[in-house]
Amino acid sequence: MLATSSAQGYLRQVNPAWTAVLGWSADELTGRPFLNFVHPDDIAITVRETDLSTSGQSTDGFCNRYRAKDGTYRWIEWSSSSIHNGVMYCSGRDVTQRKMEQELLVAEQERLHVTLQSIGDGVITTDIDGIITSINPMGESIMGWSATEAIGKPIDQIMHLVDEKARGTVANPLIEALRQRSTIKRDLALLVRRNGRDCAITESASPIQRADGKLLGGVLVFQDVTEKRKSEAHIKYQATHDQLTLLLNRAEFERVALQLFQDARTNNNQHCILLLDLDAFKAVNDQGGHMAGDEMLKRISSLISTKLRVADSVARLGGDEFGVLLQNCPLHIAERIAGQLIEAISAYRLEWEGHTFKVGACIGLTRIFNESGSMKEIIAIADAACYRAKAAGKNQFKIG
Ligand SMILES: Nc1nc2c(ncn2[C@@H]2O[C@H](COP(=O)(O)OP(=O)(O)OP(=O)(O)O)[C@@H](O)[C@H]2O)c(=O)[nH]1
Repeated sequence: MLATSSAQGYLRQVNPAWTAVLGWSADELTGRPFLNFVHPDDIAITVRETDLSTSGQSTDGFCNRYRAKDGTYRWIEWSSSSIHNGVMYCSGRDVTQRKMEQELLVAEQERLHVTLQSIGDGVITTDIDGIITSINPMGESIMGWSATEAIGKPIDQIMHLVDEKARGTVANPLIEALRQRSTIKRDLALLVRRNGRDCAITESASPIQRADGKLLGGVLVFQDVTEKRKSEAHIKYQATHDQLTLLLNRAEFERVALQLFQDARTNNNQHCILLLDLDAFKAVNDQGGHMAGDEMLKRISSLISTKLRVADSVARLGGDEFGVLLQNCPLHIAERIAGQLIEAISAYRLEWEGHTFKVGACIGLTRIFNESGSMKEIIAIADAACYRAKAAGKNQFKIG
């Protein structure tokens, strides 16, 4: 677009490109101040640029908006203007499309920036060598490092991840994702924060690649799931434990028993099961009240637990019945343990509101080995043995 104007800013001549771009005919433009066509927001800057130009300074790359005949505005970029004998010479071109694309890009970047600032996930980006290039506020808060401190450092140095169980250092998934050029998701690592405290996180790391496959860097998205893990663990504990005694409950006991049963079948190992029923427990309730009975159940539970190895399991199956699973235990050892349990329980005295209470115990004992029938049959055998012990005069065990 070429034009001449007077020093006062009146258009004198315009070439056909003006009509093509703005829709005005040459007659509609000439003789009128060009500022009449400039977008109101661009008038001040246009006046300034015009002053620069008339004083002989370059205005290359200056853009302003001109009103087209249909009422819309077009962006014009001015590449040169000069003044000669009171006549200003200008040349420009329509850059509306480019401007719109730039605005879209800026809006997109702004949206992305706002999203990253406000989302509840930690987001870290790195270059292809795993050097941090950005970290959002949630990432700063989870890790305890500010963006200014973290940017420019290797991600390994800032983000110390350890294995939840063994606590050995684990490789950062982002480094793996960059190496493998694929997304890596993990949810078992612990992040050791800057202050040394652990935080359970889930992570998803992906390489950032251009459409042609060229690697540009990586992005790691992670969440602090410490509270979620705690509540999951709490729910699991509630579902598998007896609330009064905190021993395993019946369902969990049966699950562990089944595991041992399968192990005996597959690996030819031998385990033992003990079903224990307190003797004369009802009297504690009747004479001391239900709370005394509860206390007795809790104390007996601890007593049983102290007599077992860590690998063994003890459960309250209901009322005053308990179950014990002795892992990898030959029968003669199980007999000895059954005898010790009976001895310890019958020797125990509960002091409650000035009264002393005692109970006894009967145990039915049997093996879980490769020739055992079903788990149901094994329990029935132990149950019947316990019944026989009761019938034989209490405070004793029988083998089934
Ligand atoms: N305090 C308390 N008592 C319970 C609980 N669950 C069951 N019981 C009571 O435990 C008693 C169990 O009954 P029994 O096994 O027949 O009582 P026992 O006196 O030990 O009988 P024997 O086994 O024949 O010696 C009943 O009185 C139940 O009410 C509980 O959670 N707390």
